[in-house]
Amino acid sequence: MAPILDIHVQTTLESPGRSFALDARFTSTTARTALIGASGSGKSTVLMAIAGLAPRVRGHVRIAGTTLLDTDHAVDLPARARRVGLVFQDYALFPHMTVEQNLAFGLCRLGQRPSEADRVRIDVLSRQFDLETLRGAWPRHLSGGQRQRVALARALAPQPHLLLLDEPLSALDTTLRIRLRAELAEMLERVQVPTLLVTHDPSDVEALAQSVVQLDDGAVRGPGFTAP
Ligand SMILES: Nc1ncnc2c1ncn2[C@@H]1O[C@H](COP(=O)(O)OP(=O)(O)OP(=O)(O)O)[C@@H](O)[C@H]1O
Repeated sequence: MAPILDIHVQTTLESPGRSFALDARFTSTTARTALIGASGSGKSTVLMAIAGLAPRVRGHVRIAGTTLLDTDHAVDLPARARRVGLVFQDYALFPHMTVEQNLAFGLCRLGQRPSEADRVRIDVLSRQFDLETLRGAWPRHLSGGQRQRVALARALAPQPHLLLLDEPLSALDTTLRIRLRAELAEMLERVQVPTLLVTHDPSDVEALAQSVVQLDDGAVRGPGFTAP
């Protein structure tokens, strides 16, 4: 059976006087994988490369047997066609859009109104993520936990094949982080979408991931471990 994640991404980031070479290769057979490593080791760049948002990436990205990138065979799907959901540390909700509009954003083509099917999907997600009473609310009026639920629901709206979470809990204070970690674990269990999670926090790894990949200066070191 194909691994859930089969990744080899190579790119060089360059700015005047500085360059960073990424050459990260790993596979994972678990539904939820943590990507760890020191600050600057290339974790976010790996996520961007998988999502199709990093420049000049070579290598391959296969998710449960589906190829998103294979530069040896001239396959390089654009970001929108990759069906990868992204959630950032600050959740990156659109401040000028209501909760419902944020959810619709991932579904509709730019400038188009949601179709009937989109509306049904938004209804389902609003129920699933307990957002029904918040559909008309603005992001600035939401709590940290509510924002996290909107960001996850928005990322999952187009039914992605893969969810990428970039330090989704690190902006929160300790009390909220503990509560939201438990909620996130429960949500990930429920939605059953393969997930790659960047984190610095061993408690996140323990609660949210079943295997670990460690990056060191742009490369994967060692085989990582798979939780029993
Ligand atoms: N345009 C660029 N030119 C040169 N180097 C860059 C450029 N953009 C990013 N980098 C460098 O690439 C490296 C990897 O960055 P990345 O954000 O992927 O690291 P990270 O592991 O996610 O870090 P953190 O944990 O601090 O978020 C860093 O050393 C960063 O300074």
